[in-house]
Amino acid sequence: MSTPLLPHTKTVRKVVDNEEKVASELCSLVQKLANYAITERGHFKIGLSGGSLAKFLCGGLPSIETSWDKWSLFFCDERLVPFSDGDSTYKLYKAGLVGSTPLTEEQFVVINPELDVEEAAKDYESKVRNSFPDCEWPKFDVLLLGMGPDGHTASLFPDHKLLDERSVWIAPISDSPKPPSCRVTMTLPVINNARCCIFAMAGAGKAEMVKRILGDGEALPSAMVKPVSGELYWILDTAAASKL
Ligand SMILES: O=C1O[C@H](COP(=O)(O)O)[C@@H](O)[C@H](O)[C@H]1O
Repeated sequence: MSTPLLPHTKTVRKVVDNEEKVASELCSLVQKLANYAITERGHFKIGLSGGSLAKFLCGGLPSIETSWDKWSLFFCDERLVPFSDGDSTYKLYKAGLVGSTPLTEEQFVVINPELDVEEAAKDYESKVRNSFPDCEWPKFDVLLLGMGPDGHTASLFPDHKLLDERSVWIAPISDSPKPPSCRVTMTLPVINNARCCIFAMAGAGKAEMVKRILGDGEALPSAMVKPVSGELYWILDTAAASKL
């Protein structure tokens, strides 16, 4: 067994100059983690988020060097809209990564937007379970997370009952405060069982919430991400870190 890339249960905060450097820092970290996972376990299982994170990844991942055929890509959350809709997170990644990298559509484990939200969550959970057989909770190699201006992450919103969900891997939400209202999301036990969680964000618009979470330690959803035996990264630009 080779030496682990990084010691477990550690939090790393990295502040870089600007949005471009957030993207390059994030993509180079993903490359290291992917290649380590592939060497150790033969595959790489990554969870993606939407919003600004998709822009960072679609810009930077096409330049990394990795065994792309060993990747499986999941979604930390997804909006229940057709794949042709501008709100679909899968649409962003398909447009940004299929064609510009050797990744194929089949490597993405997607929700079925034709189902109602309860059924879509169950269907997506069964797809995730197929990739993680015989375990109580799945162990993703990396979950990439964004943070909304209200402190939400994935589709886990402040004061929402889903923050208390401890029985299912994937939950439906039909009253998302941020449109679209119907989504599916990984639950906190799944997120916190990952080998590594990475938040990446840029811009002054994130600064107040970054301060409330990393500075003041307020109990908001993004602050509840604490991998139990994994690593936690916050990659910020100077604008996002300006109130720390
Ligand atoms: O709605 C969502 O928002 C968050 C944050 O997005 P951002 O554009 O403010 O970075 C995102 O992480 C999540 O996946 C998405 O569904």
